[in-house]
Amino acid sequence: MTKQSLVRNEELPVAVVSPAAIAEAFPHLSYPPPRSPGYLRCKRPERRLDLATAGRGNSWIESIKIQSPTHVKSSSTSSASAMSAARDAEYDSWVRMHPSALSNFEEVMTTAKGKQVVMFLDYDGTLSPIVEDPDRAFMSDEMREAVKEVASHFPTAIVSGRCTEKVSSFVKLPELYYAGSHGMDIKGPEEGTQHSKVNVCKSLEDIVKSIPGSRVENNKFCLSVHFRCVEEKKWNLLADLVKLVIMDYPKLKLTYGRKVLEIRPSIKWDKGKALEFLLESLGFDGYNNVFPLYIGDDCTDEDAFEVLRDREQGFGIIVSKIAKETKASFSLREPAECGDVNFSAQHAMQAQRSIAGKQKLICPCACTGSSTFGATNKKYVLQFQSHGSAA
Ligand SMILES: O=P(O)(O)OC[C@H]1O[C@H](O[C@H]2O[C@H](CO)[C@@H](O)[C@H](O)[C@H]2O)[C@H](O)[C@@H](O)[C@@H]1O
Repeated sequence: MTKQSLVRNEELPVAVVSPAAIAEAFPHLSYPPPRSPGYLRCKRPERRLDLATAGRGNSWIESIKIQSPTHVKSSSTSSASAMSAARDAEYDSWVRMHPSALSNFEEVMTTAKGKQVVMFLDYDGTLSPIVEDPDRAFMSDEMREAVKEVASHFPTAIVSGRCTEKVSSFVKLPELYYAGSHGMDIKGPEEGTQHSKVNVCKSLEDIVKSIPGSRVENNKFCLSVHFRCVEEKKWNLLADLVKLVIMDYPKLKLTYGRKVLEIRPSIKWDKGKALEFLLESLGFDGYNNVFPLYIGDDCTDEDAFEVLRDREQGFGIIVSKIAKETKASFSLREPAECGDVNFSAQHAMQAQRSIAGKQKLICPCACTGSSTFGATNKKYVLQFQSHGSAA
């Protein structure tokens, strides 16, 4: 077992940086975030599948492949390494526009200094790795501990496409707020939606039987039709069958995420609305000393990034290993880094309090390993020590 301490390194500069100074020193932190370079720029992806064009065009498939790439084995080693080098170069260029939230964590927290941080976390692909079986997308104990720690310092909400019951059974932290079905579990949908959904769910379950690998997941106010395990040549057929089913339900709309088709009520409700609703419900609306951080990986999280960007409040952080158009300001490569950010956020707040009180701080949480956060020319060094040794 280990314990850790957060100490101020006396040899390091301690200047308190104002947001204006940060904006000058770190142009990538300015709002709104700079646009991606031209070759990455595209119209905001229209995620809603248009029923009128059922069966025509593959643009949605291309978009899905970009959002959720599958690792393809190349027959030739040289072409595989050329493709990998091109992807790396594209990612390097993208990450300059959306810098790592981990490497820039001190700047993020400096901007948040004196404000009430509110943490919003997507589930799949953010807190849990993407896996083939949606019923087995478990989060690790380390991640749970990281989220628990951050929630002990800041109001924390899980915002998921899954139903509240399911996502909370995965997260297993009753102290959190949950916004399931893309936020619709916070506030119930209109009368009648439930009845339609039961019929649609049954019809969808009937059709997926004809497409091997596909499956329906009932997310209470939304339905997911998964096709991660369906061969690509059947994707269009599956989408057409799904479109046929929901054609009779004008109050439902069809959208898509990471190898998933999502059927939801046509009401204007998304993760951005859920974020606004939660901020308001928690009593944080209308205060400019509130600093929401929203971490997510999917195109559905873009609605929340957009809200933060439009409000010029807090930061959106995208979890992605590949370059993609986003409204987020920062990035993380994978869910594991999200745990590091959660830990860093609460450590940084503890550091601010500790330094204000001129006292050394011993973090209550148990972590393994050793690390620093921020670069060594920055203010704080996070020291991990063996249990019982001097701080
Ligand atoms: O908003 P989220 O919490 O990210 O939920 C969005 C969808 O996530 C789940 O599907 C995704 O993760 C699965 C497990 O890793 C993966 O198999 C699937 O391909 C992904 O799309 C969930 O099962 C869906 O119901 C959610 O709508």
